[in-house]
Amino acid sequence: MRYRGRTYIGSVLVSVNPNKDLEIYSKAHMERYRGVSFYEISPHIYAVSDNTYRAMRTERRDQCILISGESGAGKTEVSKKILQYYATTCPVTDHLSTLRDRLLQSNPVLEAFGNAKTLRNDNSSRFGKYMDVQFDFRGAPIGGHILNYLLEKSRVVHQNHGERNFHIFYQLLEGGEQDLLSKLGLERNAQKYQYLVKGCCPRVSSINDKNDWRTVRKALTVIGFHEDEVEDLLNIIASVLHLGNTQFGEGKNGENQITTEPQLKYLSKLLGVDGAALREALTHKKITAKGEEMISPLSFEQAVAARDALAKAVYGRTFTWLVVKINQSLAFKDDVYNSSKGSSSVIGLLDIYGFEVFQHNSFEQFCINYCNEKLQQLFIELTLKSEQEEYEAEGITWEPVKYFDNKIICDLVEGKHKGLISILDEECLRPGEPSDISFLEKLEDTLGGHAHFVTHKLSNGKTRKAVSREEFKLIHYAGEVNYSVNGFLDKNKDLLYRNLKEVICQSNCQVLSQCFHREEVTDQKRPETAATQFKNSLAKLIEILMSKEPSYVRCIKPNDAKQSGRFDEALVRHQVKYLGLMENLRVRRAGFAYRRHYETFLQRYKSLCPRTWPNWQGRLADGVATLVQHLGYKPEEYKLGKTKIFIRFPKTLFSTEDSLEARRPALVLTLQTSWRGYRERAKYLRIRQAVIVIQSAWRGMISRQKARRRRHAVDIIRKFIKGFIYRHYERCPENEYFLDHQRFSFLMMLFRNPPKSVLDKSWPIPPPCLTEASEHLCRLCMRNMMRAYCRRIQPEWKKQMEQKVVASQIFKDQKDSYPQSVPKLFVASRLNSEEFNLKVIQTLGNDKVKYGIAVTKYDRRGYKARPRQLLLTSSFAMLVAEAKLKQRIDYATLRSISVSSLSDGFMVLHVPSEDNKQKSDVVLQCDHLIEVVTKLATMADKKIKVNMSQDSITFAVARGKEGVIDFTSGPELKVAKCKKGHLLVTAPKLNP
Ligand SMILES: Nc1ncnc2c1ncn2[C@@H]1O[C@H](COP(=O)(O)OP(=O)(O)OP(=O)(O)O)[C@@H](O)[C@H]1O
Repeated sequence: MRYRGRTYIGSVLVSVNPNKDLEIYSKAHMERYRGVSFYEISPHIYAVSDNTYRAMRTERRDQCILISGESGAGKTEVSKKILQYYATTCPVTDHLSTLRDRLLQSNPVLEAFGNAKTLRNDNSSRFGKYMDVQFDFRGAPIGGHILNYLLEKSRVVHQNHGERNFHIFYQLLEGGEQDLLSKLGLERNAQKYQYLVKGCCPRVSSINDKNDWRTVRKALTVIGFHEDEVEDLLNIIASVLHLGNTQFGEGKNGENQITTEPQLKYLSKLLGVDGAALREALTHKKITAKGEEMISPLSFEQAVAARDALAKAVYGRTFTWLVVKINQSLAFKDDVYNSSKGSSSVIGLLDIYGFEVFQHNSFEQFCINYCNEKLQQLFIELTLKSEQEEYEAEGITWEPVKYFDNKIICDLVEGKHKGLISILDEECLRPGEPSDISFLEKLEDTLGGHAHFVTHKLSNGKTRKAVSREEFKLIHYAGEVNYSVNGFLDKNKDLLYRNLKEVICQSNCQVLSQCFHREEVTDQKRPETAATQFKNSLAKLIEILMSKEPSYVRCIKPNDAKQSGRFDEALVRHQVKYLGLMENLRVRRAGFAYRRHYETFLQRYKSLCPRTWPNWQGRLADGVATLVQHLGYKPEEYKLGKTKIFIRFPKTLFSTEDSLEARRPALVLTLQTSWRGYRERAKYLRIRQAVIVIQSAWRGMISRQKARRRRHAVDIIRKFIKGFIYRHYERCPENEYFLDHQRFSFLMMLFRNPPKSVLDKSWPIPPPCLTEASEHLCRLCMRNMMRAYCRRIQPEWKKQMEQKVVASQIFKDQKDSYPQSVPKLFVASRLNSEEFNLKVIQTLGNDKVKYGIAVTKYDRRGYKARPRQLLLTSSFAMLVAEAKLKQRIDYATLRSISVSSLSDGFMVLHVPSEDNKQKSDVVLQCDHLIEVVTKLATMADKKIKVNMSQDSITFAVARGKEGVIDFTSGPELKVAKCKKGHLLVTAPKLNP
C-alpha cells in the first residue's frame, strides 16, 4: 500500500482513514493533480476527482463516484474533498460562485440534521446521500441535486449507549442565543431533554456544537433559507425536544393523560396547532369500525408510542423538506443558462452508509446492509461480472476469476413474494394481530433452508446459541449480522395515528404544512411501507448509477478506536474481503485496464497516425490495428476483440494520451486554419453573392433607366412625328407636344439669339402657329431696341439720321449713286467746306447770265434763318460767288431741283422768276450731290421737289431760253456738248 493511506486497483481508489489531518488537501495539492494523468502521480482523491472530471468533459458522458466503506471509514470526508476540489478548480463566474458556495454549504446543514455521533463515528451520516453536480459545456458547475435515503429516524427518540441524537439538537442548545432558547422554551442543558439523554453522551470531545451552530446558521443563510423558514425549522426542532419531555400519567379517573402542561403549551405554540386538539390526539386514537368513527383512549404505552411516532414523523419529514429546499437553491436555472442546458454533464457522488454490524441490529441496520448488498451487486455487475463477460463476448482468451456473487442475498431480501421485504409488508398489512414474532415465524416458514438465512429455530445445535429467539441472521457478503425483529413491523409501517396526523395537518407552521399534506388524512390508500419505499428508491438509485460511468473509492477504516497510526489487520482484512478488493485486484491484474470501442478509439487517436488521419476508409478493426502498430504498442500491451480494443496497462494508454496532448496544438492549428479558411471562404462567397446581387440590381436599374429613357425618347419622337403630321391642325392631343416644343424652341432661340441691333433685321422664321405672335414679338423687339437706341442716340447723330432719311426718301431707288452714298456720313460743314466742290459747268447761250445769291442772313444754326429765304452756307455761297453767279435767288421760289438718275453729280436748281428774261436755273456739278441736295431739301423744309430724270433735264437759261442736259451712262464721267447743243453727261456705271 502506498504512503498516506491510498492506492489504486485499476481505477478504484483505496483510501484508508488516517484519523488525523494529513495536510494533503491544500490548494497547492489540488493544482498538482489538475490535468495530470492518473498514474503519473501518487494516488489521491483529487486524482480520481480530476480524472472523472476530465472523462466527463472529453467523453461527454455522465460520471459517478461511488464511495463505499463501513461507518467511520471516511466516506463523507472523501465526498466533501471531491466537492471542494471541483469548487476550487472548476471555472466559475459570479453567478456560479453563489452556486458553488451553496453546494459547499449544503454539507454542514445536512450533517447537522442527518448526522449523529455513533459508537463508530463521531460524525456518522444517518442517511444515505447521492448528489449530482451538474456542469455546463465549459466545465463550470451550474447546478446540483441531492437524493436522500432512509434517515435513521428512530435515533430521534432513542440512542444506544454512547451515542447521540442528531447534531442539530445539541447545536441549538449549545449555540442558540439565550433569547432564542427562551422563545423556544428551552434550557441550555441537554440533560434536561429525554430524547437527548438515552445515550448518556451529550458532549463529545471531537465535536464543538457551539461553533457548528454558527456554521449551520451561516450556511442556512448562504443556501437561501428565509428567516421565517429558519424560525419554523427551529420551532420544529424545539418541539421535538418538548415532545420528548411530554409525559403521561394516570388521571383522577384512571385515564391516561398528559402530566406536563408547560410542554403541551410550548408544543401547541411551536407546532402552530390547537393545544386541546393536540392533547386529545396524543392521548386518544380514532378508529373507524363499520364506517363509524370512534374515539378510544390510548394506554400509557400507546400514548408514548404515539408521541414518539409524532416526533419521528415531524423530524423525518422536516429533514426531507430541508433536502427539497436545498435542491431548490442548487437547481439549475434554465433562464440563466439556457444556452448550456443541452450540453450539461453530470458527476454523481454517492456517499451512503457503510455496512453496519452492531451489538443490537434493528430495522435500520437491515435496510443499510441491504443497501450495501445492492451496491456490491452493482460493483460486481459493472466490474467483475461484466468485465469477465465482456472478455468472453469479445473473444479474448481469459482465465475466469472466481468471486462471490451476492445476487442471492439481494434476492433473499427483495425477491417478490418470497423476499424478506415482501414478507414483512405482508405481515404489516394482514388483518388480525400481526406481531414482530409472527413476522419471524413467517420468515422461518418461507425462507427456511436458504443458505443465507438463519434463525434460532432453523439453526443447528452448534450455531443456535449465536442467534436469539427474537432474531434472524443474514449471512451478508460482508459478514453475518443478527437482526432483532423487535420494532420491525412498527418501523416498517411508520404509522402515525390518524387523529395526530389531522392535528399536524391543521398546523399554521409553513414548513409543517408543506410536510403534512391534508390529502393524506382523506386518502384511503395505504401508504407504501418504509422498506418498500427504500427498496424502490434503491432501485432508482441503481438505475441512475448504471447510466453513468462509475469510479470507485473504497474507504477502509484502520481501527475501531478512531486512532491515527493504528492498523488493525484483522479489521482491515475483513473490510478488504467484503469490499471485494481482492477479486477486483485479480480481475484487474489478469485483465485489461482499458477497453474502447474501435470507433471511439480510432476517433480519438486517429490523428496520431498519418494513415488513419483524417479518416480511415477501411474496416474499423483494421484501422485500430494500423493505428496501434504506428503507435508502437507491443503485442502483450493490447488485444483486439470483436468490437473493442483492450489495453492491458494504463501507462500504455497514458503515453498515447500524452502523444495526443503533444499533437493537439498542431491539430488545433489545422482546425483553426480550416475553420478560418472556411469562414473566410464563406465570407468571400457571401460578399461575392452580395456583389452579384448589387451588380445585377445596379445593372437592372441602369437598364431600366435606359429603357425608360429610350421609351421616353421613342414617345417624344412619336409625338414629334405625329405632331409634325398634325402641325397644321388646330391644337389637339396629337400635335400639342410638337407645337409646344416648337413654340418653346422658337422662344428659346429668340431668347438666346435676339437681334443684336436695330439694323439687324434677322428674325427667325416662326413656326406657323407662332406667326402672329412672332410678328408681334418682332415689332415689340424692334420697338424696344429702337427706343433704347433712340435713348442712346446723340443729337448730331440724330440730325445725321434725319438727313439720311430725307436722302433715302429722295434718292432711294431713284439714283444710281445713292447706295454708295448711304454709308458716307454727311458732314455738318459740308456746305461750308472746300470739298463742296460746286462749280458752274455751263451757262447755256452766249449771254452771260448774271447770277446772284442774296445772302440775307447767315446763321450758323441754319434752321433759325428766315424761312422764306434759301439758306446756303457761306462756303456754298462763296463758291457760288466765286463762280460769279451772282443771281438773286429767292429760295422761297426754289421749288425744285432736278438731278439725273445716273451716278453723275449734276443738279439743276430751278429758280423761278417772273421775269422770263431774267430767269435762269442754276446748273451745278457736285461730288456730294446727294448730301447737298438732301441738305438743301431739308433746309427748305422738304418742300423742294427733287425731280429725278432718266435721260435729260431741261433748265431755264436767261432770257427765256431753255437748255437741256442729256444723260447717258458710260464707262467714265464725261461732259461734252452734243450736236443738238445739248450738254451730254456720261455718267460712269457703278458697281452695285
Ligand atoms: N481523509 C481524512 N483525513 C482526516 N480525517 C479523516 C479523513 N477521513 C475521515 N476522517 C475522520 O474520520 C471520521 C469519520 O469519517 P466519515 O464521517 O467520513 O466516515 P463515514 O464513512 O462517512 O461514516 P458514516 O458511514 O458513519 O457516515 C471523520 O469525522 C474524520 O474525523
